[in-house]
Amino acid sequence: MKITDIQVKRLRIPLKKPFKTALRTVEAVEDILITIHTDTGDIGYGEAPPTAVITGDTREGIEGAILGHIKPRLLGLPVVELETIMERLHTALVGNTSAKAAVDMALYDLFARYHQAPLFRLLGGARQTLATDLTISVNDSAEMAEDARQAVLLGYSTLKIKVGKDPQQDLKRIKALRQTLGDGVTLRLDANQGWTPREAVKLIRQMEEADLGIELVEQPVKAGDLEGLKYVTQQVETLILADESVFSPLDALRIMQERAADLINIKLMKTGGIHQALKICALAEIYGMECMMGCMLESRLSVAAAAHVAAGRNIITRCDLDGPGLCADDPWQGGPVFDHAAITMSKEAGLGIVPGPTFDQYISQPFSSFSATPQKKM
Ligand SMILES: C[C@H](N)C(=O)N[C@H](CCC(=O)O)C(=O)O
Ligand SMILES: [Mg+2]
Repeated sequence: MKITDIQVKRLRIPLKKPFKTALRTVEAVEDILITIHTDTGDIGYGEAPPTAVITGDTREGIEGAILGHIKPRLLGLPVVELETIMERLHTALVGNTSAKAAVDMALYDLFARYHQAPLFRLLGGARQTLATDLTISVNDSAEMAEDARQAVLLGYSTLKIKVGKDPQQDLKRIKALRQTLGDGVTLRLDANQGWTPREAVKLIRQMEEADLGIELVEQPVKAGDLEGLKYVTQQVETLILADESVFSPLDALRIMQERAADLINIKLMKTGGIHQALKICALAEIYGMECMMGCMLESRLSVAAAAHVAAGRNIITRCDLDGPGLCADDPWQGGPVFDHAAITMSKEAGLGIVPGPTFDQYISQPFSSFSATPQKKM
């Protein structure tokens, strides 16, 4: 099974309602979709969201990285030599983790199809079912309480509440939410870097004193402020989860060695795909630090790739894989079943996912084209 072509398209799926965080407001998933074609006729699928405010990746950048830099290095290679291919993928250019993630997951899709196994089985096969939370966007208290109430009616027992947009309002909003929901719902908060270290400590302590039962707080402070993150982690009882502070295995290692956070949120779009995500899992096992598997605004394709990793490895004890639950439609068929909070892995080989009946209505071609001329090593 040799790689004969890599093609890029654009995928646009409206969200059920605007997604609002401390960093941005978005109304649709607008991702890059790739297909890797082989001489056996097998096709591997991959997806990357242009989350510029977190990864620095834009749609044009992802397309350019894949078609201009990665594709020329991979054409002609046998998929079964995954280790060699991964080395070529990750040395094609620095950064560009979303582009690498799309290609990486399409390669793992093909690799597992070649071995006729669902990918999560090849990654360790830890479990067949997962539970995800649902994200509640930051809005006024009444709207957040109503969104949370609706989510609980759909069967979600864990909600990830976006905070950090206006820190003065955060305590009030969380108190109102807890009052609406009662004690039976697990609440995790994601500040998306919106607090200063002092603000974070003050707010989290106030929440502890008010007995609001917060399971964890994700990325309270700026991504690059590891000292601030460590300060918050040391000053509060509540678990602190590092998200934007951890892209690579090296970032994760630093956090673990410093104990700058209690938990790590692994996202394929930050690591550059499954190959690097597995290295964070291995480090986390060594340090005994549990991980969350997270996602950006992604359709069921790339969230399924993340679900395969989460179902493969025991060290991933929490999932924030709500991309499909936020989308107004699912253009895919096959693969892991997302039934609101419940994710059930399926038996098909690879990621298990292929385009479904409504696929074409969400697809367009990129505006620009790039040469795929192989580059010479200087
Ligand atoms: C969608 C997921 N639940 C989530 O909240 N991810 C965000 C970043 C998403 C984005 O802005 O596209 C996070 O964990 O910070
Ligand atoms: Mg986050």
